[in-house]
Amino acid sequence: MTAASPTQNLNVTGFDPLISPGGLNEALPISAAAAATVTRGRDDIQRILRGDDPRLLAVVGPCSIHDVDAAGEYAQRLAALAEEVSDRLLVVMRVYFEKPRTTVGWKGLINDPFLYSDRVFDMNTGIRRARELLMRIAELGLPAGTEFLDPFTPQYLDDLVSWAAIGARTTESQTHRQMASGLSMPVGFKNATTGDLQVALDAMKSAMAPHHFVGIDEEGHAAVVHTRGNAYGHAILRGGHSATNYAPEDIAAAAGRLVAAGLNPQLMVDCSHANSGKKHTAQAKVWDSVLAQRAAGQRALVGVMLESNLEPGNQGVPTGPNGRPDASKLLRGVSITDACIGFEETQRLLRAAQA
Ligand SMILES: O=C[C@H](O)[C@H](O)COP(=O)(O)O
Ligand SMILES: C=C(OP(=O)(O)O)C(=O)O
Repeated sequence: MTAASPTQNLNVTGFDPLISPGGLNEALPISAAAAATVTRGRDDIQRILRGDDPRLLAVVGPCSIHDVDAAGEYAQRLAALAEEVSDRLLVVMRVYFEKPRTTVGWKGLINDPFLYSDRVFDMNTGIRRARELLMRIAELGLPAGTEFLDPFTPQYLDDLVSWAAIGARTTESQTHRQMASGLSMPVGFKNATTGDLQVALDAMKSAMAPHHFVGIDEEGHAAVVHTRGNAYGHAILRGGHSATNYAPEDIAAAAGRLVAAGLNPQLMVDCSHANSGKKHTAQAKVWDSVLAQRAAGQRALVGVMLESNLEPGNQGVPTGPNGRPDASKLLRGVSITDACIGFEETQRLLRAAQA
């Protein structure tokens, strides 16, 4: 690698070419059926956020996608379940390809689709697999939601996504608020890992405004991006280091803070993460509380999130005979990041939601 200047890139070890957003979209153009699902999903979510649709938005799916075949099977089962409960829930599949790590770890399918094998960090394959899977899910008629972490990723996937999240570790980041201001779908902002909700409120205000920032265009060229602002930001309560934040008094306090800040009091509760102490077996308690609060008339609660997979729990990546992590020994349908509830429990919880 030739450095442009002797004082530049001293800690960069290389650059590899990445397909452009336009190149990927041309290879995998959105189908009419997929576009219809995305548009309907976004419209339905916007209606829920405006209070024009009484259903509860339920973002349900794996903590992370590492096996697209298992994710496709999950999507098929979830699509049937979504149809069954569609009079009371709008089910959106959680399809997370980018993982924000507390320190280091596997950063998701886009970053490293071959899971520590010799073929590491093949992001051209990762982004293609992500787009293929989103297309497959949309063609089932099931809307998808994802966390956008790398600010360039939306250019590759945004057209196939109906709902987006900005995570607890990035809600305070100006880069992510700017990105959210240009996203084509409603965006949920998590409270901080400390439990601080103010960062989500600030993010909603920031993302509502137009921004001008450095990004990439369709051709993958560096560009100045100009955005309109996103009117459909909302807060996600995921608990914090020392406390959960889904109890009736937490919801009332959060809704009050949104109103005081001049924002619409719409809240989603994340049943996982700090609200469950990362124990998948504790997600049902949070889910039940959300349903009970809605039944008691708490209409600020418009959304809920579950981390769910084909099978319950999670697993580490086993080590092969050469001492390296060996993804071929993974159990199918089990999370390799946070523990998830299994599909049977998912069915039971979703079916328990009242109209
Ligand atoms: O949802 C996933 C994790 O909670 C998040 O990526 C942080 O994970 P980590 O603390 O294991 O890095
Ligand atoms: C990383 C996630 O959550 P949080 O940002 O709340 O930690 C997630 O939902 O995958």
